[in-house]
Amino acid sequence: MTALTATGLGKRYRRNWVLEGCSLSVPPGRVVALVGPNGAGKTTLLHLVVGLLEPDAGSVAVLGGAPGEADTLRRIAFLAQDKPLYEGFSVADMLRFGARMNPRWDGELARRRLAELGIPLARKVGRLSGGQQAQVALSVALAKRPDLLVLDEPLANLDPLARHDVMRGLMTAVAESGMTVVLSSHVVSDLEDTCDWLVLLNRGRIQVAGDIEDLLAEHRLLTGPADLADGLAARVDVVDDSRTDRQATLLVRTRGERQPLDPRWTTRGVDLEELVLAYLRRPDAASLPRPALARA
Ligand SMILES: Nc1ncnc2c1ncn2[C@@H]1O[C@H](COP(=O)(O)OP(=O)(O)OP(=O)(O)O)[C@@H](O)[C@H]1O
Repeated sequence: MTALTATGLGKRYRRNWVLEGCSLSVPPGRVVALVGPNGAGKTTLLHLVVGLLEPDAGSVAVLGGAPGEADTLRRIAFLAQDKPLYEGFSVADMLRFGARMNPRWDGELARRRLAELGIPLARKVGRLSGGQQAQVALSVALAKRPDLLVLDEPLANLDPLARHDVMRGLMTAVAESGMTVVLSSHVVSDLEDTCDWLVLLNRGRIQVAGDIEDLLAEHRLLTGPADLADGLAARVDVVDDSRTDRQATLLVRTRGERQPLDPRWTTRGVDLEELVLAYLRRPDAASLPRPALARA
């Protein structure tokens, strides 16, 4: 069973399709980075996943069921972009509220986390720092003991230290529970150490989806004389291509095969940020596991 499956998923507002033909399949236990520029459709996709929106085309299945079903909803925790906290509540009030709303509630987990972080239960949420508020929201989401945790920009507006702390807390929880996590972010470098699955959304379409280790292994950055670039580009899949008069730099997808290269090319691996930026610069390039499905 997959944790998340979308098939030809689409959403429109009036006549404007903001998501189209999105197909993906995420195995359970993965930590998914949902990445894309402003307006790409990340929030829309997450809202479809958690049942806040209905698709206008295709379908989505979550934990084997439909997103809006009561049984599925009990197993999902969603942290919206605008942190769903009540500023006039104390932290303890938030926990009491969570306990009332959630049958699988683990208050002890939330209290232990907050104590470790030094966040006082008696403090009003509105008087906590942005980083502390993010930690309270995450603690509430984790205390729900979800099988799928969906976080929309959990790191927005946090300083680098708070971002690091939130991600570390999240990773500890993932290691302890084995849940599936989907989180959207603009800051790819925050995700590199923690996420193991990438979904790159661009202009409402999924451009790249798959296991990050596999994706990194099959992409290379080649640098060499500009006059050799056209010949090489005819033989390999070029994702991104930048040239000066004398030098060409090509980010290519190798698909596993090892073709002999002219020794004047130097080659190296890419990191996640380079890979994401290369695809974003070329919206027509795609790296999808099953092209037939992706076109559905
Ligand atoms: N309720 C709505 N009515 C009309 N258009 C909408 C609505 N919600 C979103 N959109 C449009 O859908 C597109 C995708 O928006 P969405 O918020 O899903 O993108 P995003 O990738 O999350 O962006 P960001 O990174 O800026 O949060 C945008 O063009 C947005 O203007």
